[in-house]
Amino acid sequence: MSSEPLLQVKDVGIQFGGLKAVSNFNMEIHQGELVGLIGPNGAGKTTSFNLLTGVYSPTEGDIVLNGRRINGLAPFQVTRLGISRTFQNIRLFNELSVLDNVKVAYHSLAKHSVLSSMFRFPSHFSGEKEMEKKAMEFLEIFNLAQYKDEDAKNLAYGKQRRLEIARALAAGPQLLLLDEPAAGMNPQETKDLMELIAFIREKFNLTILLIEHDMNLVMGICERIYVLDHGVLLAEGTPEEIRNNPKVIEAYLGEEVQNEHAKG
Ligand SMILES: Nc1ncnc2c1ncn2[C@@H]1O[C@H](COP(=O)(O)OP(=O)(O)OP(=O)(O)O)[C@@H](O)[C@H]1O
Repeated sequence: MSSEPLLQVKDVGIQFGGLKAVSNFNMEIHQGELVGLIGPNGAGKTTSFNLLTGVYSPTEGDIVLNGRRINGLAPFQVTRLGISRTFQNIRLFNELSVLDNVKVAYHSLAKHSVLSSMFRFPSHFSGEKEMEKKAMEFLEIFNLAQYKDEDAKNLAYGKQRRLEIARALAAGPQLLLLDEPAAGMNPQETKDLMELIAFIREKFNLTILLIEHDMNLVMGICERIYVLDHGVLLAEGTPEEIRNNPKVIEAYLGEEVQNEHAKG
């Protein structure tokens, strides 16, 4: 493990009116780690992602990426610095093709200038071609290449989730944030997704932080887990430590296990 963490969250908090959605949150993630963020509904997990990606600016504390303070930056700036994400409620461009949904990620980072696009200079064409080639590579990895011309809205739910991850990856992140990637997936799709997450981490040398209620997925692939409850960090540790932590069982895992039984 390198000495300097890729991401440092230092005493971060945010308040909405009278509600402290997150307070005194501390987290360190090192390059290459796969880390889980869990907790009951309303615990502050998505709010934490919104803080990390510039959607919200913390009212307390600092967020540091690669040694650089990033709080207060706009989401597109945070993306350029190396953090990209997916959303709990899928946010694709429904009317665009599957291929264009991935190409959109490149457009925000594209090297060729707006001027060359307007006047269709040769550099525009080579840029566009290069983009298309790269976007297709992502679609191949995510087993979506055959749907490239379909409107995103016509994809089955599990495929839409995969497309969202492909788009987030196309932005070339160092740190990928996945907000409930297995939500709504059946057990086989979840198992395939776990393999895919492990695969892309290796292939793209990624660091991944994921929010997930599916405990098989979290415990199965994460090396460390942070647990939030009512906006406060309740515990941090290996899956084994978290599974056996009485505070976590009381606040969260007991409930999740009951839900699993109810489903089964
Ligand atoms: N923009 C906002 N304005 C006011 N309150 C907010 C805002 N965003 C989040 N909250 C509140 O902050 C708290 C934490 O919400 P958050 O969505 O982060 O929880 P979560 O852990 O992601 O929950 P879930 O598992 O249900 O997605 C909730 O009480 C929520 O209502």
